[in-house]
Amino acid sequence: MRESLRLLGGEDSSVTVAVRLRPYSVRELADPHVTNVVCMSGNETTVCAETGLEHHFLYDFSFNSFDAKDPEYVSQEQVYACLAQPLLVKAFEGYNTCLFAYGQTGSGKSYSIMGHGSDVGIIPRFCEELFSRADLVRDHDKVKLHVEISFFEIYNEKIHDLLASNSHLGSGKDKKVKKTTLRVREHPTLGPYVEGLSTFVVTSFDDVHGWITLGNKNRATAATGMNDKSSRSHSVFTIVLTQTKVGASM
Ligand SMILES: Nc1ncnc2c1ncn2[C@@H]1O[C@H](COP(=O)(O)OP(=O)(O)OP(=O)(O)O)[C@@H](O)[C@H]1O
Repeated sequence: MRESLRLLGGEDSSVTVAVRLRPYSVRELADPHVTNVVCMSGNETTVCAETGLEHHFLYDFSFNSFDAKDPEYVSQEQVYACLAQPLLVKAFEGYNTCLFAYGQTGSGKSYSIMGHGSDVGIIPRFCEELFSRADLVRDHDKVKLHVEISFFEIYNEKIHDLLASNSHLGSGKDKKVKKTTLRVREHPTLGPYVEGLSTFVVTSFDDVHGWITLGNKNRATAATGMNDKSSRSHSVFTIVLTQTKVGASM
């Protein structure tokens, strides 16, 4: 009998767990010693050790994006539809939702979450659909929508506002000018928050897209070209969606 380690959220769980296999990088392609030891079938991921042992893992989704020519290849659009679209639906129902990507450097977190060039990732797709759904809700349900965003980075244990006017400082030629470091505080009822973090009201996808582009440029890894294993970078993009029935006060 073969046993699989189950890492899925489960039918009754409010957590969905997915794993994604990316293609070889340029460096991996050039290295004759690199071989792919991961294969996927349905929602199962198998890792074949050099010893010949196979380790099986079950997730809610196993996304195979190794080879774009493979009929099983999973695109950015499919990843979005499986993981993020259900969260958008829940957000419009009034639930708090959260999606995060976890993995070692170069594993494909930014590619999946933000995208690369025309391979648009989860956040821009989410924002675009948010505003097209907002138009529908506004027209049909006579609901007023208010959307606010913020974007920060935790880099080497320090929090930087990626949308603040000084967020371009502290990198490149301006290394002597320090970026402001923000602090996490505990609100008695709302819980932890980043003190002094800027938030912006956005009214269209173009609006939010401009902020996303600015924030991505200001990420330390983008600004310094750093991609080393010693640096620790986590970016947090937050959207606050408030819906009010027309006629009611916000
Ligand atoms: N599914 C994919 N399809 C095509 N290319 C990908 C895929 N995932 C990642 N890549 C490419 O692999 C490289 C590393 O990916 P990415 O920068 O997203 O990793 P990361 O996990 O965000 O790394 P870091 O933690 O260092 O920021 C990039 O060049 C990216 O374009």
